[in-house]
Amino acid sequence: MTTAQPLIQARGLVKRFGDFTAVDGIDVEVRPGEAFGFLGPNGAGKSSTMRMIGCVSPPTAGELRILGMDPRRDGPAIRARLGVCPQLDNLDPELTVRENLTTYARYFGIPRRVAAQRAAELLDFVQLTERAGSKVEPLSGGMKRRLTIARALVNSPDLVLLDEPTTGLDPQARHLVWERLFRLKRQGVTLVLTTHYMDEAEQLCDRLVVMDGGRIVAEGSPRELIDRYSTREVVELRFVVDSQQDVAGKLDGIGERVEVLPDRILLYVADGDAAMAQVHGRALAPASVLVRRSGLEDVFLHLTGRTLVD
Ligand SMILES: Nc1ncnc2c1ncn2[C@@H]1O[C@H](COP(=O)(O)OP(=O)(O)OP(=O)(O)O)[C@@H](O)[C@H]1O
Repeated sequence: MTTAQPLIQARGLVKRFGDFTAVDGIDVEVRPGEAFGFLGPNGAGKSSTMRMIGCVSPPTAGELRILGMDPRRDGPAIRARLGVCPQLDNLDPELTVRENLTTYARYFGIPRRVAAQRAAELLDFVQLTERAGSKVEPLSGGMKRRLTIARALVNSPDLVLLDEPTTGLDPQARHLVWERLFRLKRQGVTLVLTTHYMDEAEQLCDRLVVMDGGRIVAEGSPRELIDRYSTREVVELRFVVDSQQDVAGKLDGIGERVEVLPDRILLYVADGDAAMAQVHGRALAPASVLVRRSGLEDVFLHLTGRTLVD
């Protein structure tokens, strides 16, 4: 197997704002063609990292190479080959949907005819052809996000950065955006994204890092992380009590680990049915029971002691 030159290489990367350290010495490597995720709660340092990678915020310390170049010196050359979809849509409300693409293309020196054709292809790709002539303002949140993604692709970038591409969208709009990202990935486009949505990250990302408090607390493929930090199955129990904590002690010794959340108790076990037999053997009668496979949310809870709920 050949190891291609990484598109992103960070060593000991740091971002400070005054005395506050938002990114605290992280090492990251992103390879061509992969979908790479930064996962973490609000304030973990994901956006700060993305902004350094996007060459809009200089690193305070550490080494960073994007497409083999140094953002401190080669920012414009790097940006020309990046596609960026920022957390907040910054489309031009004065322009039509199509013009948002063609005008952006001009920043990259793309000739008018080529830009027009590229815009048409991209509008088709994000399913906005019918809205090409409309202004941006009346578009739904999901449409705006899709247009922002299309705009990020105008310069046929080597690397696409997406900061929370589906946050704030309703489930259907989220699905549409996510489906487009899958398609890009299948086309071999390298994607780097941040997200709160564990289920999406689990399906889309080849590799990811979990960030907390500016540091990377785990790294691997979704499968590796789940195998390493969780059990095969999880039993979610809800009891009708003042506090789930009142019952938690009675579950000691069932499975590998017990997590007590405000509204439920999670039993980390190899076999959910066997665990339930033990629960019933202790004369406990939960009001609801759900046995499911472990996911990234469980990894996250184990690593940070917190759930990643919006
Ligand atoms: N320009 C800034 N000045 C001061 N502090 C900042 C600045 N930008 C970010 N921070 C702080 O750095 C920390 C990390 O922020 P960052 O936006 O990178 O986190 P995040 O993981 O992307 O979270 P979110 O999902 O909320 O964007 C936060 O505590 C934030 O308040």
